[in-house]
Amino acid sequence: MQVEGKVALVTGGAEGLGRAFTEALLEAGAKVCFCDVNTEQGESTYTVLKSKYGSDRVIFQKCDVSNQTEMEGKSLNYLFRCTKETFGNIDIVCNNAGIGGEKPPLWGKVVDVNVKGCICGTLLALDYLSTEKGGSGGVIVNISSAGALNINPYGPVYLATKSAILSLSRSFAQNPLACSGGVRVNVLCPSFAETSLVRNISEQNTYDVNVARKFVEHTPSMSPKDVAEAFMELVVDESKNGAVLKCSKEKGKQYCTINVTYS
Ligand SMILES: NC(=O)C1=CN([C@@H]2O[C@H](COP(=O)(O)OP(=O)(O)OC[C@H]3O[C@@H](n4cnc5c(N)ncnc54)[C@H](O)[C@@H]3O)[C@@H](O)[C@H]2O)C=CC1
Ligand SMILES: CCC(=O)/C=C/C=C\C[C@@H](O)/C=C/C=C/C=C\[C@@H](O)CCCC(=O)O
Repeated sequence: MQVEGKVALVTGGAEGLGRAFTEALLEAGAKVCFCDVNTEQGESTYTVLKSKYGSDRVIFQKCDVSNQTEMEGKSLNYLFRCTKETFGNIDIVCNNAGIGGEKPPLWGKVVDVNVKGCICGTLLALDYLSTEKGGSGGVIVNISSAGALNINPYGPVYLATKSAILSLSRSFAQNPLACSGGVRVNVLCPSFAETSLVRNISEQNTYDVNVARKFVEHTPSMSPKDVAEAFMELVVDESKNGAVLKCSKEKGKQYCTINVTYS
């Protein structure tokens, strides 16, 4: 895919990986709408990106991806509509927004944001991108985790949500709606990257914060820019559909095949 001139939508773009994805897309010549629940950080990031890339190429919208209805303010439905009205089309969608949280009542919000937000964003993307619905085709990249390729006794809810994103994306990639509409669906599984999510690991979002912190300390972390390089490969390479791309500091990018072995 030639990214120059294309239109992208990124959720959770105010900081961390989502900001890196947004900047990589802008750097490649795309127009980008990014959303975030954190208005202050979103506006701050928007100011920086607007001055670097121009107000005609980047917009920020406050949006909580777990908000499924228009009544509650800026929903994902509103975000997609606004992006299309502003830029005329949508070609690339990155469902990135995600949070951690294991203890009640936090875990319900984690499922709402990470799973429902990604499902809603994927369904809307299929609606807006599919050539069978007036779109131009394109690509959806959903953000799972390297952790979803393993187990983590200390973050079972979070990893359940990341595993759900993995299965959702691989399944939609073979779904008639996507295939007949020229839409590719890929999933990125980053290992640790230097972001707030990792820096703010607490008792609230893991069953043993000391074990979690030790694991992070002993696992070399990527920069968000490293992760964005893997993200852009899934966007640009039109041979990639249903791809599961793991990226880590130690081993770089690795495409994964997922088989179930029977004992
Ligand atoms: N940092 C890491 O090591 C890894 C991160 N990931 C995934 O990457 C994605 C981004 O994570 P990070 O950049 O590390 O986190 P982060 O916490 O640094 O950034 C997440 C962004 O999403 C926004 N956000 C949170 N809830 C939202 C909601 N309901 N609606 C809209 N925006 C919302 C936050 O305000 C923030 O700007 C997440 O899905 C996470 O699970 C996956 C593997 C590794
Ligand atoms: C508990 C959720 C939370 O609040 C903090 C999450 C922190 C980072 C995001 C997480 O998605 C990162 C996971 C990284 C895992 C890294 C390595 C292994 O667990 C996977 C190894 C799988 C493989 O190499 O095959």
